[in-house]
Amino acid sequence: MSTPPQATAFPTLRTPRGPVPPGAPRWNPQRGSAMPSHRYRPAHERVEIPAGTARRWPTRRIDRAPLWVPVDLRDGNQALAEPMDPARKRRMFDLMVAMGYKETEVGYPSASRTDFEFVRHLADSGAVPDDVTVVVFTAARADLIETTFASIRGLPRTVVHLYTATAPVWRDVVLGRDRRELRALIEESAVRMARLAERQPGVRFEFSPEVFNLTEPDYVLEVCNGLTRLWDASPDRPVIHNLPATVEIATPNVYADQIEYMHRQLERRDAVILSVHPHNDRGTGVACAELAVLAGAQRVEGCLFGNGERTGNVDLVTLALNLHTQGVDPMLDFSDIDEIRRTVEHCNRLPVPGRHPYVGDLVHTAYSGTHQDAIKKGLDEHARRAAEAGVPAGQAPWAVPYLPIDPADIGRDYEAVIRVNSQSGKGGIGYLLATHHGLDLPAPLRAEFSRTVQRAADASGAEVTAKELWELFEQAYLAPADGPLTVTDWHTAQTAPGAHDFRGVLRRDGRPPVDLHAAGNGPLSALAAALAGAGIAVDILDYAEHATGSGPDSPAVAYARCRTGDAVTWGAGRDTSQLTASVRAVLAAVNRGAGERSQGR
Ligand SMILES: CC(=O)SCCNC(=O)CCNC(=O)[C@H](O)C(C)(C)COP(=O)(O)OP(=O)(O)OC[C@H]1O[C@@H](n2cnc3c(N)ncnc32)[C@H](O)[C@@H]1OP(=O)(O)O
Ligand SMILES: CC(C)C(=O)C(=O)O
Ligand SMILES: [Mg+2]
Repeated sequence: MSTPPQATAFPTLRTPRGPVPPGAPRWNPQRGSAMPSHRYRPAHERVEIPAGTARRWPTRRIDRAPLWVPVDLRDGNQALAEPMDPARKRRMFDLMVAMGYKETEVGYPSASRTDFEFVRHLADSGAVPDDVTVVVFTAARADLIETTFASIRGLPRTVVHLYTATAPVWRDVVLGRDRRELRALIEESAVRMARLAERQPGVRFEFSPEVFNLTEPDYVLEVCNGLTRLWDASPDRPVIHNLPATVEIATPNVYADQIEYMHRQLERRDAVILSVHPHNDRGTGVACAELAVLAGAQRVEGCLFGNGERTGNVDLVTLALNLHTQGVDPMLDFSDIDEIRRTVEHCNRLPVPGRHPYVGDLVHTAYSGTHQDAIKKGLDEHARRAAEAGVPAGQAPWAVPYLPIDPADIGRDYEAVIRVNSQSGKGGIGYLLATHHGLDLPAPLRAEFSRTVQRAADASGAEVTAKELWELFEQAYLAPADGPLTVTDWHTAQTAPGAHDFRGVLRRDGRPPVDLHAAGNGPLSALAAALAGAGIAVDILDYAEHATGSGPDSPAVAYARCRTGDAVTWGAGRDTSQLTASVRAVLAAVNRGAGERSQGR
């Protein structure tokens, strides 16, 4: 009789309806899983989009870049264990400028001395180019607003960004104000900002109803429209209403509906820049931002590579490169994405993971055989089409399978595109041999060699580098030219058109040397005839050769498939002389055939 499952083998699981009995299946449709999902309320129960918001966003396309606003120096910075010091802040700011961002949130000047001093540094050092606007952030408190304005004195173009949470839980629990009282607090701060701005030219205003996505839409509308009027927004001095998904709580279509509702209801629409600020709690920050742009957003706040509180702000790099790969100019420079990544990693002291879209170490890499095959064919076809059209490869339309972006567009080379392990096939192995060693193996040899590589990769469980690939190839196909059978002191001569002589000395272990001499219609047929004369019958079944590089000194490589007795084997030779390479290829095949015979294969 079999032993019943031990109740102690698994931790006791509980479902909303009680504990799972020992030995019962972990999932049971009648009982539900052990997760207490009943504790959460779906987003649509928490915030209802008013009926009649006929959606237009689902059928729209994004055909131009929104205004991007990196908030790394404020929102990203407030999420770091070690907030940026002035040097790191400056480095990040310079990166933003170099990439082409025209508006950048540079800090929360009333929050810390470092932030205040950094804004003063920007004002005093002339680090802000004429076409760049800096944004500073403040809560709705008189002292904080005063400090904020003190920080920007002398800066010619600024946005002062006021925020207050507006959602019911925040109103009730955090701020202790009802709708009317909170609106009064916001407007009191807005009046103060307007007054301070009279003494500071070039200031524009931004307002964020924090947790917009959990706030009643009619209330946000009431507050935002009130500010549009209070700040007397006009097309030449528009107000920014920034609608954050401070904590992402719903599928992206819900956010899109919320944004479209605001887009269509906001007053003085041509005097309002509708901005979004998605976070990434559900991992759909990018989708939220994209759908929000379809729904009418004109400006997107986020962080490079998605730094920010909890799971981060929306990743501005992914958003921009998503546009690029749809044929829309992101209006930013990503031509050296690795340098951008290094700078961001340095400033944030956080690594960017290997699978991060566009920039991770592995995101342009294929290990799997069929993908490698498709990529190799795609790259060859791309090069062929570019040559046919007479344009540089970097300008030709891109349609390479499995690669949504040409790695060269963002400063990556093709080195990492194909890497080999036990999941790889002949296409990828051939690609690596070609790109790293100039070898273009005949198709049947490529297939045969890939089995050797597969065995090696399976045995080690590790990746096979291009160097190791070469060593395997050398050991399997090139080295056998040196024994046990060798031919030394050989030379060939053309005795008449189409008539060749081969002379040499055959050496085999333990046997006296044998002089070889025979004729044929080419040097290799003469060699085969000479070996036959010494009792070694060799049939050359296939032969190929090519140069391994473009210069006159680059070695040639030859491949020969020979029948020696019953064995049919490939051999390869590599030498600066094409003739030597070909003779070595035949000898390697013969020795490999002898090896196979001696192993009884
Ligand atoms: C979603 C976001 O990213 S919002 C930005 C959040 N960023 C940060 O908080 C980073 C920088 N912050 C700070 O350095 C500090 O919070 C400061 C300097 C701004 C204020 O510090 P303190 O005066 O110590 O207040 P504290 O940090 O405890 O904030 C809580 C208080 O602010 C109030 N508050 C919170 N948000 C706001 C707001 N937008 N406007 C006005 N008051 C606010 C709270 O109701 C609470 O008031 P209470 O003390 O009367 O209950
Ligand atoms: C824009 C501000 C308030 C913010 O960072 C957020 O709501 O996430
Ligand atoms: Mg935020």
